[in-house]
Amino acid sequence: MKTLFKNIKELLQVRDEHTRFVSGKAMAELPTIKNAFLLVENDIIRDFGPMHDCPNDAAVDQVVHAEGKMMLPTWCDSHTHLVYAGNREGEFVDKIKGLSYQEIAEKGGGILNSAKKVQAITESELYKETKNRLDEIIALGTGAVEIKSGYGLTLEAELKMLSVIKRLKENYNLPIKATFLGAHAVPENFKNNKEGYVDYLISEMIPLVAEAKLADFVDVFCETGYFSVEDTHRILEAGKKHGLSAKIHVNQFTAIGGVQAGVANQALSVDHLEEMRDEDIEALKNTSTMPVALPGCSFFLGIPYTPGRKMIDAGLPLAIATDYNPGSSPSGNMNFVVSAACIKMKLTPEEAINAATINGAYAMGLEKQVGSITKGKLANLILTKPIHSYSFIPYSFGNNQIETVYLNGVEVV
Ligand SMILES: N=CN[C@@H](CCC(=O)O)C(=O)O
Ligand SMILES: [Zn+2]
Repeated sequence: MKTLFKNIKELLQVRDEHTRFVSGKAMAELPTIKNAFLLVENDIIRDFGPMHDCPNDAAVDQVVHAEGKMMLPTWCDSHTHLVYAGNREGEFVDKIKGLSYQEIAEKGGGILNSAKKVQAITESELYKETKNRLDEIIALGTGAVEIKSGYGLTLEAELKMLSVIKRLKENYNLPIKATFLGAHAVPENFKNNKEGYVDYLISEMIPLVAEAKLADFVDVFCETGYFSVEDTHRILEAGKKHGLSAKIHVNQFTAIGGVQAGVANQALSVDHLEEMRDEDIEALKNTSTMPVALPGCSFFLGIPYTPGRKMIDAGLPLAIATDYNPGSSPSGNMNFVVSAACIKMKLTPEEAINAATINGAYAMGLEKQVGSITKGKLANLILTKPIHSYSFIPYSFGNNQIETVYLNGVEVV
């Protein structure tokens, strides 16, 4: 099956296969072709270029006329907690009335509140809830996603969450990566015995999860009141021993050395980074660890935004993701994340689109499959409505400029 897209007003993010991610000044460059064609063969991008090189209609099965529209790779959302049960609107109201994230957690809300709900629900109910969220984000242009466990906090409930992710991998036609986040919070039954829980994670849970091939990555919430830098080192080393590379939560509320722990353990990404010291920025230079900002969380909790401008000016790469979860970012809308990165973190549209595509793909180890318009990559594509320029996507925040989403060359929305 061959599909030819013709007269695309502008084809964005065209790259050769050697681009792993972009950093510093290179983030300001978004390679594009105006008045372009793109040829998809089955599920793969076969060819693209200016219209004067366009193949003949007779050589293809289907022609899509894209006059006035932009085409770009689907968003790569490298940090989500898509598997959860119910919601936490009650805490939302508490927050409006002035309670902080930490105060809500101390009152029995927060991660432990979601853990109770996940422990109580059946796997098939949990699958149904999660599937709805996945359908929702695909419709918003996401074509590759990372999903974490971490709202189970018992072996049984963590396996339930990971099994849901496994079923999504089997039933959906987009790249999905699973992350084991048993170290999200200390569960009730280990209250006042965090060491005991970390030992249990290392000796029981990580080996079992890895053996069952239920996770691609291991994660830790390295934060004051949750898991220390020392705990983080121990858990990441255990993950590495069992073939799980690291993607970790660091510097959300306090900077305690989590970035350095991630870099020392060759983490694929360090995520959140709302509180960044100069030494944290230094530690990320010339490493293969991708910093990931989550502006939806900053927006929702009213905490600082990751200093993305400063980090890019210092030569670092940056990815952006939704952090879709019930407590700190109940939205999986990457279009909003791209807008917020521009409006609040002062990224240019080019930088924000790079952060949400090629760099997001790298932050999931998927840079060879998705994240750019590259021959041989998956035909996971966004076709916009007719718009004046690509800057209109972040500019028109809260609106949806997407007309059609293609996964593996097939129209799904
Ligand atoms: N910070 C840790 N974990 C989630 C939020 C968890 C929750 O509040 O349910 C996050 O990435 O923001
Ligand atoms: Zn998170």
